[in-house]
Amino acid sequence: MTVDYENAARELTEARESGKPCPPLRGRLVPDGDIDSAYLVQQAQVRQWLRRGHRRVGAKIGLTSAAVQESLGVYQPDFGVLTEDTAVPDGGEVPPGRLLQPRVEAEIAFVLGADLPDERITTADLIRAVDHLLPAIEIVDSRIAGWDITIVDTIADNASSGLFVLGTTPRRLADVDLRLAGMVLEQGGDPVSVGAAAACLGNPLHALAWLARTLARSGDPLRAGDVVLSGALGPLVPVTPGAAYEARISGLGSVRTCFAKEVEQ
Ligand SMILES: O=C(O)C/C=C/C(=O)C(=O)O
Repeated sequence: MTVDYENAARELTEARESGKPCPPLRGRLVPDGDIDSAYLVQQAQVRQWLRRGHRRVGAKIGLTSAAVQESLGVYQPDFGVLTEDTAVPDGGEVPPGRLLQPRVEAEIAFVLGADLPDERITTADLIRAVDHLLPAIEIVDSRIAGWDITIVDTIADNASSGLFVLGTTPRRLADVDLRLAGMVLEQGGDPVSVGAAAACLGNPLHALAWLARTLARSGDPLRAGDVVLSGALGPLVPVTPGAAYEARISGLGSVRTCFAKEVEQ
């Protein structure tokens, strides 16, 4: 069976909105396992959201750390689109029923001060383009039942993007040792995920460079004002309903969120 990208996108949106996960899409993409086809499904979904009046505010990079790749059996980075309705204020509560099977992870957010239209970007170009950094919690979620995903399932499902929370104290890139920054993610005060920024492709700037080049090549480049989530700095943690999470990243400060008791797993 082949896949109609718009219908596959609608299936994922329906799962997102009904709270009922759908079966994996793999095996329905042509050719089987084709990453470009999976991004076409993702783009069809994003078009549906934009038609409904949502606003693109940036992008997330995923699958950048060995711990996450290992846990999902997926071994290359991917990306998804962030829209304004998926932003949660620092310290804010995720309302019940908003997500299907949430997991939390700590990340670094890059906020860009310049467009990045050229795929031949250098590290110096990238450093100039980053306006500031923020600590972030990404709440990933899969619309695919049981997180039974391959790379094409997660790409089609907007890289399993759910919600994101940004800290509120901006830091300059020059003031942070991006490779060595340590991270601890706590649940109710207990560490549940620890890591370092180097876990993200060796340096989160490498992840940003990968995305900048990939999107420049696609003709839909990163732009000034975009928020880019780097990818996880440590293992993903399944959400416990009613729990509070705080991520602290050295040099970047902290960011927190909590979940209503009734969140369904
Ligand atoms: O891509 C997935 O399905 C899971 C999400 C992973 C990340 O967002 C990440 O590795 O940072």
